[in-house]
This record gives sequence, C-alpha cells and structure tokens, in this order.
Amino acid sequence: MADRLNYRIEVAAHAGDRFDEILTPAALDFVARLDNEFAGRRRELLDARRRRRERLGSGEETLDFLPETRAIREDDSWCVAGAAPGLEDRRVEITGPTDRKMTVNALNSGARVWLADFEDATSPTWQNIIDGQLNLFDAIRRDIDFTTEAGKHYRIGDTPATIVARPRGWHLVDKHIRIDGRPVSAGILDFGLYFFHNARQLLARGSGPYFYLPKLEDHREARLWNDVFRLAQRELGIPQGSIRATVLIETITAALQMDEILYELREHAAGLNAGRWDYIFSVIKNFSERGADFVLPDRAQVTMTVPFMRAYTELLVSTCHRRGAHAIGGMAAFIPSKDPEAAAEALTKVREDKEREAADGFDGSWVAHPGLVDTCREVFDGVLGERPNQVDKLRQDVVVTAEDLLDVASAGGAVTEHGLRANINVGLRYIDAWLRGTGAAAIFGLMEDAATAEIARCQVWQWIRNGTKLDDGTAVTTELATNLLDEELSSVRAELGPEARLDDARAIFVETAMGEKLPNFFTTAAYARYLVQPSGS
Ligand SMILES: CC(=O)SCCNC(=O)CCNC(=O)[C@H](O)C(C)(C)COP(=O)(O)OP(=O)(O)OC[C@H]1O[C@@H](n2cnc3c(N)ncnc32)[C@H](O)[C@@H]1OP(=O)(O)O
Ligand SMILES: O=CC(=O)O
Ligand SMILES: [Mg+2]
Repeated sequence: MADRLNYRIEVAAHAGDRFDEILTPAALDFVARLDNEFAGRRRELLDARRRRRERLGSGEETLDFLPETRAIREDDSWCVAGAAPGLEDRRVEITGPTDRKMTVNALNSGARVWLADFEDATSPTWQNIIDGQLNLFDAIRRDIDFTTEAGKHYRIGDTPATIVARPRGWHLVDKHIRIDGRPVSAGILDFGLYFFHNARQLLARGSGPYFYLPKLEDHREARLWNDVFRLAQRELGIPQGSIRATVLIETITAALQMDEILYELREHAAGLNAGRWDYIFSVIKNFSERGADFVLPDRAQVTMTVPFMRAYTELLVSTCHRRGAHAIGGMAAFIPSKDPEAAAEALTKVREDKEREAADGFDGSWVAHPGLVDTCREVFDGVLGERPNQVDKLRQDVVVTAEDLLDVASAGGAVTEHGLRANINVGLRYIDAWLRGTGAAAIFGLMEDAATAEIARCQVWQWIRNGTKLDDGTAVTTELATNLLDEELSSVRAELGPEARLDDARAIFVETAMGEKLPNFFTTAAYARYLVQPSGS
C-alpha cells in the first residue's frame, strides 16, 4: 500500500451536499490506484483508435474480421460466465440518468433491469456525476425516500429492477479529479466509485456489481476493462468473477470483433447490446470522407430493417447465443406523448421494433420511458413465455460477412432539406440542454441523447464534405448549412427564451459539424470548455 502514498490526488471542484460520503479518502485512493495502473494502456488504445480512424478515412485500410484472432472465432469450446443473480431474465430494461427522481422511477418501472447511465443520457457536470453516485448509493441501501414540494412521495417498491451501471467511455476524462496532475479517466472514476461503495452491499443483497461498457472500438479495450475488473476485485477482496459486464456493440469496428470482445471479458461477460445510435454515429464518422457510397440518408430513414443494420443485429444475436451470452436489443427513440394520437403511434412503432428483436432471438430490450415498459414486456412475454431468455436459440442460420456490415449504401433513401434542418435544430436544442446539465431530452417526440446528437452533427458534416445532393437537387454546402443554422437558431431561440445557451450551442455545432475536420466527439471539447468548474480547468 505504500506506493499509494505517492499519488497526489486533487479534487479540483466545489464540494456539494454529502459529496464527502462518496469522495472519501479510501474511495479516491482506490480510483487513483486503478487509474494509475491503467492510464498508460488507456492512452495507447486511444492513440490506436485515432490512427485507425485516419487510415479508414483515407481509404488506406478497410475493415474485416481480424485474421490474427480467427482461432478465437472458430473455437467452439469457450463460453462466457453468463447471467448472475438478477440478470437471468432481462426481457425489459429501462435506461436513464441517475438523478434522484429518475432513480426511484426507473427502479419501480416494472423493468427487470435499470441501466443507470453516466454516458449517453448524462451531461457530465460534476454535480450530475457525484449526485448520481449518491443516488445509487442510497438506492442500493433502500434509503432514498423523499417527498417533492408538490407533495408527491417517492420510495422504492418491493421488486425493484436490477441495477446495471454504465460508466463513461474510454475517450472521456473527468477534470475534477487529478492524479499526479493528470485528469482521471472518467470511466475509471464512475466504475471505481460505484464499485468501491456498492460491490459488497450488492452481493450481500443477492445481486452484484454489474456494468454496461459503452463505446468500445476494439477487443483490446475489452481486455483493459477485464484487467480493471480483476484489479478492482483483488484490491477489495471481492471474489474474482463477481462482476458482470454487458458490452455495447455500438461501433462498426467492434461489430467485427464481437467474439473477441466476449472472449477477453469471458470471466465477467453477461451479454452484448445492440447500441444502434452510437453505431450509426460510428459508421458515419469512420467513413465520412469515403464518398457517396458511405453517405447515409436522413436519420429517420436509417431504420433497423435496412440491410446493413439488420446484418449487425443478426450477427450480434448469433454471436451471443453461441457463447452463452444474452443479446439485448436497443433503443427505439419514440417516447410517449400527451397527445393520444401521437402516443398511440409511438407505442405502435416501439412494439414493431421489439417484435422484430424478439423474433430475431434477442433476450430482452431497452426502453427509454416507464410508459413503454408494458409494451416491451408484452412482446417478449409472447416469445419467451415462462422462459427467462432464449439463449438456446442458436441462430445457426445467420451468415454475416464484413461486406454485409459495411454495405452502407444498402440504406438507400434520400437526403432532404427537412432532414438537414432537423439535424441542425435537434443538434442545437440537445447541446443547449446538455450545457444546462440535462443529458437526455424529449425533442419532437423522440428521445435525444449524446449518441443521437452525434449523428445529427456528423450527418451535417458528411453531407457538406461530400456536396451531397438534396432530393430537390440542391447541393449541401457550408453556405447552405449556415443559412439554415441561422434560421433554425432564431426559431429555437424564440421558443426557448433567454435562459437557453444557444450561442454556446451554436459555437459547438459550428465547430463540430461544419469545421474543416470532423472531431471524434462533440462532448470532449464541449466538456472541457463549458462543463468543467473553474477550479477543475
Ligand atoms: C442511445 C442511448 O444510449 S439510449 C439510452 C440513453 N438515453 C436514455 O436513457 C433516455 C432516458 N429517457 C429519458 O431521459 C426521458 O424519458 C426523456 C428525457 C426522454 C423524457 O423525459 P420526460 O420529458 O421527463 O418524460 P415525461 O414527462 O413523460 O415523464 C413522466 C414521468 O416518467 C419519468 N421518467 C421518464 N423517463 C424515465 C426514465 N428513463 N427513467 C425513469 N423515470 C423516467 C419522469 O421522471 C416522470 O416522472 P414523474 O411522473 O414522477 O414526474
Ligand atoms: O447506447 C446506446 C446507443 O444506441 O448508442
Ligand atoms: Mg451509446
């Protein structure tokens, strides 16, 4: 333990109410130990990501299943740890941010699992991150009752959902914690605090420390998580293999390494999830400069039934079930509305999405809102009946090639002015919400979060770069996009009023959707510039 005394750990942020209960010296020491051990490997892997994106962008490299890991793919003898207590039946999973009200509502929603999100649905302000940890801490101990000023009482019911926490991805740092002057990996911070405070409690209560792992791009990144898990369990004297991880396959590069990702994490892996929104974002980003064959139509037309998306989900189900892992479906973005007609339409669309997933062999799926839990459950009940899952449905009929996954042109469809305006308008509204601390928002009847906003700004960039023709023959240029941006901005400004941070939102949008280069994530620069507290900069 002596070496730990050598770390210089600084908390460069204001202390919030009860933050000291999460940021204890022992918890910070644990996070620093993990970060210190793995910071170098994390940096190397991020460099490898950058280099690969450059090669893919220039056409110097194309993607395929890896020749060097063929033996892992062809070996039938290995499988993953699989379900742990509370994860056997995942037919409905609700996702959402970890504020206090949403925490109680998600746990009571009737879903089997709650994805407690520090990633796509959370704007990573220091307040949100530590408050979220506090809410999880209290919820796990069933000590979270509260009453609003309006008199509405919130308490966790008798059959709460199993909690699966989603730490932030490898690309993000949290500048409010510095270890020897270096900002901590945001993923390690989220994982480390949650694991340190709750792993024992969860195990004692018959559940366990369970995680969703977002935005992986390569199986070596899965190996890094596995090594983080091993060290974390060893440090706290928690039996190896207690953790369960469900990996989001939400990048095109990871889609070609599903077996390898499960293999690296096999002592901890429970399943894979088809994270469709980041997946679409990844496809656009990696091939944004590769010409018309890689240009996607309006976002609304990139459905789960277009051939290249279907190839991805079919491969995911067959890979999972061959390895004893759960295949978890993704997020239909339609959310309930107060208008009965729109609400019925949203439910129909969600039902269709879940029906396709259940018929394809998924073991469960995601919903964004408590009002969708019953729909998802009914659909999976219809296929699963009393069985907790359909992992025994092997889908040996599935044959997916790299060409199928990369056949982006199979999406067909058109780019329209409506689609261009929608990307700009939604991008501005979402970035404004994010800057004001809200990471998931209902916009025009759809759930929007960091992943969908990334699609919005990347599509605009790609269409400008390729001079893509709208369906009326007009080419998308910087000038056209700027004119539409200004028009959309003034209508959004009139609607949202002076509180909105639309000038900052505009600046981020211009920089990340209309600049010379396409930045990897809008969140990284925007975080550093706007969300970090002065003492953390
Ligand atoms: C690409 C991806 O990664 S998808 C996963 C990440 N994205 C998400 O998790 C989005 C999760 N969903 C949400 O955040 C919300 O549903 C939104 C922002 C889309 C809509 O939220 P709202 O506008 O507040 O919805 P609405 O007003 O209909 O909410 C009604 C009630 O349901 C609750 N609720 C809505 N969504 C959720 C949720 N996901 N979890 C828990 N409770 C929820 C609200 O808190 C509210 O509770 P109350 O009646 O006690 O006040
Ligand atoms: O995280 C999920 C996604 O669709 O992105
Ligand atoms: Mg995602």
